[in-house]
Amino acid sequence: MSEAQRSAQSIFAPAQGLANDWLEFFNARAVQPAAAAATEDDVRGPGQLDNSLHSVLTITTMTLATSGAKGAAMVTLLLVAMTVVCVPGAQPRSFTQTEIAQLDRFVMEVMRCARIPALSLSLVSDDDVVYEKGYGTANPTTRTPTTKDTVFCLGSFTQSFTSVLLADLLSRNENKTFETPLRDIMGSRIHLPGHYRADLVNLKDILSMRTGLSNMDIIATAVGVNRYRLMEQNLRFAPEVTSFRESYVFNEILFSLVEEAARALGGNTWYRLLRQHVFNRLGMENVAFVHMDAKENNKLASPVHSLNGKPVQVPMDAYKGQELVAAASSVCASASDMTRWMQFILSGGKKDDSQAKYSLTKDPEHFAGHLAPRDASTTRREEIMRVRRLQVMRRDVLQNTFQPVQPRPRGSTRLTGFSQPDIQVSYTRESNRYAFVSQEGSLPGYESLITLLVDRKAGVFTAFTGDGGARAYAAKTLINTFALDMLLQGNPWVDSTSVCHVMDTMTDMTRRSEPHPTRVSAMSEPIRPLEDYEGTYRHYGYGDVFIRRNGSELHLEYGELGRYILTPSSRNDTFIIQANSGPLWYTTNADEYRSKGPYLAFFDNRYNDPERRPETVTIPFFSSDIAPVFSKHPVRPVESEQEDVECDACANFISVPLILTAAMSTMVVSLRNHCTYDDLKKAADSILSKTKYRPKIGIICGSGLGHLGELVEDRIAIPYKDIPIFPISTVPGHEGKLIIGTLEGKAVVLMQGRSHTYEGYPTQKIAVPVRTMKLMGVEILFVTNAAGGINPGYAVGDLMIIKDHINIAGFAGINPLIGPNDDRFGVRFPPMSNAYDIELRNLAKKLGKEMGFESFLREGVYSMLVGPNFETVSECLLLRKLGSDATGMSTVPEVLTAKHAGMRVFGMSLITNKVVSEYDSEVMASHEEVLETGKKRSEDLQALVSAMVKNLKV
Ligand SMILES: O=P(O)(O)O[C@H]1O[C@H](CO)[C@@H](O)[C@H]1O
Ligand code: HPA
Repeated sequence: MSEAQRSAQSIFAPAQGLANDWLEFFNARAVQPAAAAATEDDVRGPGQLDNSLHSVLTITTMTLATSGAKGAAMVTLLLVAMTVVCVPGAQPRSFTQTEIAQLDRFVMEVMRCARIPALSLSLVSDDDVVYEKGYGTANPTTRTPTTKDTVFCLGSFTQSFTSVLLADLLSRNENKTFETPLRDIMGSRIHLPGHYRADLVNLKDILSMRTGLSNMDIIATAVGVNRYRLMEQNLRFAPEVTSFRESYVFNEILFSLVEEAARALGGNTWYRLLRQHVFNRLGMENVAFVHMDAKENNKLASPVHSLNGKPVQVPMDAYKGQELVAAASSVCASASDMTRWMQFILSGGKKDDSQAKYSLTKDPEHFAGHLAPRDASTTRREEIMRVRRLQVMRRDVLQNTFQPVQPRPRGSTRLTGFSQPDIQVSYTRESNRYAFVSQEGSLPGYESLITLLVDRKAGVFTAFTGDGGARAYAAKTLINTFALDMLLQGNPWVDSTSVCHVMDTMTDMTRRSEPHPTRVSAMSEPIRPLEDYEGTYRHYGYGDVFIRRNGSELHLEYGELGRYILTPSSRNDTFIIQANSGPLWYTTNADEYRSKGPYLAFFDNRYNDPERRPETVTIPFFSSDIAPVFSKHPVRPVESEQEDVECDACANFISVPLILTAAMSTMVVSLRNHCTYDDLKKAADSILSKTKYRPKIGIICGSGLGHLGELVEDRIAIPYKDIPIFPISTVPGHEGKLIIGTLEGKAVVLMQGRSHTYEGYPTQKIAVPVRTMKLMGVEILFVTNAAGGINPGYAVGDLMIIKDHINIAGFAGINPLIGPNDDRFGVRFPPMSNAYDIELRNLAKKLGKEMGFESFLREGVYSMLVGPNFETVSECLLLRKLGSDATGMSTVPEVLTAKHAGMRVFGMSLITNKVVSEYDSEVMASHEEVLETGKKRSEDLQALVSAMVKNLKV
């Protein structure tokens, strides 16, 4: 050992000894390391460790600072990313005996320090199996050694199988994709909270966890809720953590919907389809499902957890509840199965079939597309024809599962990759060198991690039994990292002499990054009699918890399995929860869980009055994000209604019922009113295909102001009714034609007439023409309107350059940008402080002056009310107080949409009438007057707009 190695090693404290019970597990270990000993030079050592570890830990710290509870997973991913990219130009290959010994030693050292009873490993390179091995004892009772065929339950890794199954099912179905709304696949109503979600949610949203709904998985483990009840009753009350499609929010319970979708697409249960379409095809022979047949599988490694430092077997009954989240977490498989899976993924849908013998006559499907042209010499070999690589799934089908939800910003230091994971294996990162795919899984008693370097066709799979948590993350990460480095002939920066110390460091760092547990200590007496806490407490999403006194103890019951004792604590009305019996003991008792601090239940009453009995109980450990509050007198949350009317994504007319209550305003809009980017692009392309012009200037003409269209030369006019996604104008004075040609020599696209919210269009629909213009290439938008003059200094016929607007409609929740944000148009939160471009306003003033318009050219603030009624006197007075100079019923949605999409905007109002601002006035506003003024004064407006167009440098 070199001096550098020695000193680097001394940085770390010695590994801790193992408790006797755990040693027993290891004594029963059947598989010993390969005999060949490694030389000192083979052991890559702490010499390199120092620098690499330093950089890893620096990044780790950064990650933890920003990542919160998901820290451990990110550490894992970053570590793998860090280490696998440092291998320059190495070639995958098989291992020498020395290397095998080195790897074995490393794995067993990790097992020793992480107290892992059974572990399986599989390595694949260039589609070939490099190494498959089991270590330790799979079953301490029968002392069965672990082999490559020992079965481990994989937890969340199941999602990868589900994604591939769905890709395959969808490829057999012409009209359905990952983006088809689920309700169009399942043909039934989906009940989810929030506007739009139920209408829009698709497989991609659920698989990539972008629904924004809180994870209610506890339901699956504890309550005897069946799928029907879950879908009909509970899910609609799932708490919302973020808005729909805003960011990654871990949620597995929604995979119950995915299972139903698979059934609808494949006509069979999810698990049968999975066997049929994936496992059987790949020859994954040892697969079992944790809640069904795993316990009868004699190859299953016993799940083990530690309780008070001793290994305890997790009873298989504990997994009963996995049924509801089966598609997310129930598959168990062996390392040899996972070798096949890795080969399948890395080869783009092929299976290694070199060992199999098929008959051409009996198994023709095995040879489809694989046979050389037949001639006399091939016929004799047909009976034993071997096809080494068999394409079992089309490459493009498989690739669908790797499509990222959103492209990640290049060079971004933000970890958006983790909050917007890819569908299939959840996390894909483009490293400097290799595309990197990784997914880990955990269930009580089981851990797994798969890491694939897709470009290098190299992959490693590790699964083991034992405690989860930070140490398990570190253990599986380090094994995969080490194995990949070896496989690619890199320099592993950690070896068997240092790995335990590294693991300790990583574990500590992860734990430190986790929220600090609340400090409470157990007390013998609560502050009030136990009877005061008794009762049934309800949550509409989670169901009921029952609190009962049992002798001197207080018990909490939740569903079929959840039986907990509540111990009074040093904090008033706060109890420590511990599972007392039954298969769910691990949820609060196991060492891994307890290390996070005591699990608490907080009782409270709405008056915060110690004299009154508690009415609610909050149980944070039921959820990883929003602590559910169960109440004795629950208030049913307001549900957002979904429209029953079936109408197309871009239907032309949809009613907008508006429910306003004192507490909240709820706009009931079917999100199918939202046109997708693709719909809009299609419309834009189709319009452009009809003209040679590529306008950069767009103009929207207000009431009675459409004559500007007549000045457009060499024009074509397309009625809105011929552009299927456009809303049709229904108001007199709005022709409803899209005109394309030139104005003052500049290519323009001009809307002769617009649509308004008061016509019954959801305001999102008003955005459609503007977005279409954007996709046609428009950069500057002119909006004109007829407006009532509020400013007492204004006269009928004045022209008002719009300086700014007040979105009164927006105050009532009417805004075209409401709903999922498509980043291709613009950002979620667009600024509006320079809504009306200052340069364009200055240009208008300059030109207006030159044209002699000074006496009637104004600049002021426009406010939009929805209409269709004209304002009351009091409303006019209010608008005046707010700073409005003119008012109308349009323009603002268009401007918001244009600014969101990055366009420059110029707005101008023709003051067609003066608003009525005296209570005893007999004057009445009318649309006739509006149109009449338009007729008289629109020429000036047209002249000014034309002059501006002429002067623009586009
Ligand atoms: O805003 P534009 O479409 O110009 O029309 C204005 O005139 C109509 C009322 O007379 C309303 O539609 C109002 O918004
Ligand atoms: N009020 C609202 N909208 C209008 C008016 C008005 O007075 N005139 C033209 N559009």
